[in-house]
Amino acid sequence: MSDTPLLDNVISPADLKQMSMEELQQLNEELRSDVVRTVSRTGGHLGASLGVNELTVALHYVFNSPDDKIIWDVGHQCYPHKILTGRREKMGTLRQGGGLSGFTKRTESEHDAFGAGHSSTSISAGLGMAVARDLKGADNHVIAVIGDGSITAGMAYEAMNNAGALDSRLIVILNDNDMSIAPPVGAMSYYLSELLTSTTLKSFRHSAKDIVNKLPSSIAQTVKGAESAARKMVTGGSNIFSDLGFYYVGPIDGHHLEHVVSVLENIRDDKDPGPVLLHIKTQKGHGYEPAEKSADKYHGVSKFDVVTGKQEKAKSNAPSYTGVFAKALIKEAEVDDKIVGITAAMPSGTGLDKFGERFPDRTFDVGIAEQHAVTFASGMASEGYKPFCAIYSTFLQRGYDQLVHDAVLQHLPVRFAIDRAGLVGADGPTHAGTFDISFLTALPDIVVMAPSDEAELMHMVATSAAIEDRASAFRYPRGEGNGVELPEKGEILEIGKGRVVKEGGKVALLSYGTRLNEALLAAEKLEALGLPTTVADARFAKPIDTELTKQLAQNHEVLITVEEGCVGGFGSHVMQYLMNEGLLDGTLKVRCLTMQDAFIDHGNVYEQYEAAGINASGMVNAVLKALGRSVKDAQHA
Ligand SMILES: Cc1ncc(C[n+]2csc(CCOP(=O)(O)OP(=O)(O)O)c2C)c(N)n1
Ligand SMILES: CC(=O)[C@@H](O)[C@H](O)COP(=O)(O)O
Ligand SMILES: [Mg+2]
Repeated sequence: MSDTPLLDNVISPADLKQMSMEELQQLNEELRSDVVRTVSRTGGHLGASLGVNELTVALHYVFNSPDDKIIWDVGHQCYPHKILTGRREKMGTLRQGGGLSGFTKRTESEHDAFGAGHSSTSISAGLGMAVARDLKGADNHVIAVIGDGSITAGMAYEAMNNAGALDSRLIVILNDNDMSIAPPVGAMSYYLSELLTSTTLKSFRHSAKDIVNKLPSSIAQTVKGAESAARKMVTGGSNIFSDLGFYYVGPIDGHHLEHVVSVLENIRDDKDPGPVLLHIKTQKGHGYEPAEKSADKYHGVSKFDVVTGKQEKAKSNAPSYTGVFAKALIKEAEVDDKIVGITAAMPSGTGLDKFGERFPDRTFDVGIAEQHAVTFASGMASEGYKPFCAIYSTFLQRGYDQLVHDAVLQHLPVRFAIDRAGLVGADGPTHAGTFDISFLTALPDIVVMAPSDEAELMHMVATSAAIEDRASAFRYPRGEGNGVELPEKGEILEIGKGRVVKEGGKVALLSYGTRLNEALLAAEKLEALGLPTTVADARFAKPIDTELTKQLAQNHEVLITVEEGCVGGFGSHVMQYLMNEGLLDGTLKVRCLTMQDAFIDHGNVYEQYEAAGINASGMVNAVLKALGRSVKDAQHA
């Protein structure tokens, strides 16, 4: 045991190579403490990172990153990897503007072989890299690390199906901690538990023997191609992975550093072709008691006290949109037994955990399976049920074809409750809800809404519940609402009708979604500059309120649309309507405020909106610019 901290001397993975096992053990402990200490100051995805501490040390000891490609699925467990790959000094900037990303990111380090944030991409990406390597005639290793939650998603099976039929050498490590964000669900999860409990954990000697005894190279040469059955016969094992054509190794204790190192060395040195799957059993939050003992294993934490594990609570002045959605849905479901709630592995994030407590039989967590969630909801809708599919905007991207083909095209009244719409702050571009307005409003025959506050959200839940002849969607942001008074129950809104919130004269601000408050602030500033301003709440992006739009266009000199989404969204629809109706007569100045046409890096969400120019000062600036007045006027107002 060295008295001097070993981690201080690790600048790159090369610094691990000469270490003895004893030193590696010490480094492993130092690394774990470092992760806990850093995340206690920044917040972030702690539990998953702690669970792969040993695996990370072993991978960087055995393999040669960046030549060997290590791919972390989701990327939320990559903090130990970041520390060992030269980013220790910057860990204090994790998830903050200008600082390190909370996920793997190719532009951040050559050791981040593949960027992530969304789950279940690692095996596909790894197989692509492995096949590219073979085509190039190179001999580096490719290792995909995927969790038991992430391996339930369809993409993982598409990739394994492909990999099992190829002779490309790919190492998949299944990090099985029996946790997703919530406890994992579904038959695959039972299957993995069964696989772990029915098989005793193997020591490295046993695992090494398995590897050495498997397909001899000579046989391998003769059974190239679709030889999964042959592989299974030779290895003798049979489980879903070996049936798919992988050499299954394990399960082994993923916290036994020496075993993990030895098994990885064996896998590395084995020259047989084809994919290998190493199954390791780990514990989410391992080695930090407060995490181990908590129900969510400290999946995502705010800043916390290292000694007690107590997390900082953000001061909240108002209920969150998620919480209001859950309450509104429960209210609707109390009087309508056809309402069901569907989540894709995000029960707490979407508020469906609350709905599930009240209606356990009407709540469905389908696992990390957004595509399936949408088609499953469509099936239920076709049988007269009223499914509310609560999915984060960014994850709904996964289910877009299903949304188009299975729900909207068939006029099935699936209700999409789209959470985390707009910028999300620390998670950054992989998680920002940027595109849903555009991709939804491109479709015919769907109702697309966005509330300007929590009360409006309740109305939209009620409106969605009442729409029986087509799909509908409403989007709302991460975080708390405005603290407005909430009605006992939501009211059904007239489809395609917005509302004027404040009458002005010269300028009109037409807001879609929760920028309405900022629009009201902007209006105050503009009035102070002598520009009477009308503020309207669009409520609907599909269909847009043409009457309101026409009236705003005809009675104002400047019309600004505002939305928390990308270019090509609500504003574009307004613009197209105005153009086609001949309402752009040369005197009207229309400007569309959207997010920038760029992926916006992680950071503080208020600063992100500031940078995008979709806050009060951005609106004032846009108006002044349209009128040819100096923006400095605004600063003095
Ligand atoms: C497509 C997609 N859907 C949902 C999520 C949200 N999500 C992030 S991590 C996670 C759980 C992953 O579980 P697992 O792979 O077992 O990793 P662990 O956290 O247990 O280490 C989920 C559902 C996501 N990142 N991507
Ligand atoms: C890694 C991941 O995808 C989730 O943990 C995500 O970070 C959750 O985001 P919220 O905190 O907005 O629920
Ligand atoms: Mg897991």
